[in-house]
Amino acid sequence: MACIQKTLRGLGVLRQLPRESTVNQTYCRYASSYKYLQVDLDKKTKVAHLTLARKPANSLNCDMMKEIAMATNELDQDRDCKGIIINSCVPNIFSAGLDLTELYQAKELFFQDFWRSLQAMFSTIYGTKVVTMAAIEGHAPAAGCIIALATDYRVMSEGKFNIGLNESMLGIPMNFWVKDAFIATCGQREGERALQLGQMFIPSTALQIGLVDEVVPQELTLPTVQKHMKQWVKVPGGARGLTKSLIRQQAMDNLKAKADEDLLIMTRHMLSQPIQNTIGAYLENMTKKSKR
Ligand SMILES: CCCCCCCCCCCC/C=C/CC(=O)SCCNC(=O)CCNC(=O)[C@H](O)C(C)(C)COP(=O)(O)OP(=O)(O)OC[C@H]1O[C@@H](n2cnc3c(N)ncnc32)[C@H](O)[C@@H]1OP(=O)(O)O
Repeated sequence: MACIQKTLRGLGVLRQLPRESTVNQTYCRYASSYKYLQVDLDKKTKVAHLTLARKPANSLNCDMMKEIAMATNELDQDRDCKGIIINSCVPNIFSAGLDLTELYQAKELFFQDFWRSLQAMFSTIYGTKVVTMAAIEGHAPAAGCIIALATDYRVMSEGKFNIGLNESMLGIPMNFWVKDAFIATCGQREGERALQLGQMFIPSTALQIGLVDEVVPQELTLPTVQKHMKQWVKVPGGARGLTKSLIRQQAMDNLKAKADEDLLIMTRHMLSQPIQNTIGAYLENMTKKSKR
């Protein structure tokens, strides 16, 4: 925990977190605290469901990313929480990635806040000592895939869904901590191929390359995650949590040490005219598509 708090402080996010939870000690103690999330902790099983709830596509705006970091941090500190399941209440979409409407023509100060919120969201999920799992019941492109990559176990639904990091295809270079998380999960060879090509994967291929751990029918996705979670939280938390930190510490330290550099590089890229043009064209296509 101290490690997450240090990182969040380094990323300039902790000061935005509430000092203490102001909500009641009830079954759903977190439920009313967030605008874009439902957070329910079952004190009996000690498992929380953190449900992404920003219709129509769970695109990640700056406030939603802050909320995800806050909720994860709060659960991480809660002695009654041993596991967090991240899922979505939007049918067929886990998350559509970053909210492109906020990135388009963003002012520099706003972009900096946005990017720090993305760094914080990732590092809070990646660095928590509690078990984290993703129930991916639909599309998970780009930053949607990043949320899943930050967890300990991923189950995806069968179907015509895509998951992956398509930035190269959009003319945007990958950044170091996303690349590291992908390679840590899928290995160097798959990383070299998938990230250079900006490949998106259907569930069965995502399973083959190790991007997800299991693919099941959609209605079994959440129950399958819940089944695995039940097993994982039985492992003594102290030893498991320390082992997890041991494995992830280096990546956490790297992100903390190079967060400012990442921000500088991404600000330069993302606010550049060519990339802004790409985002503008992408948004126009999405609007045309949904009008059809
Ligand atoms: C282009 C800039 C990329 C920046 C890259 C930076 C790279 C740095 C390194 C990596 C760090 C992490 C960065 C990640 C980058 C991103 O996350 S960029 C976002 C990438 N996301 C996508 O490419 C997905 C776009 N969306 C879709 O492909 C589809 O919407 C879907 C497959 C998710 C769902 O399809 P469908 O069910 O048919 O729904 P739609 O009608 O398409 O969408 C419904 C509704 O949602 C709006 N919407 C969808 N995605 C976004 C989004 N990302 N941002 C904002 N809004 C989105 C869409 O416009 C529709 O709105 P209306 O109903 O028309 O109002």
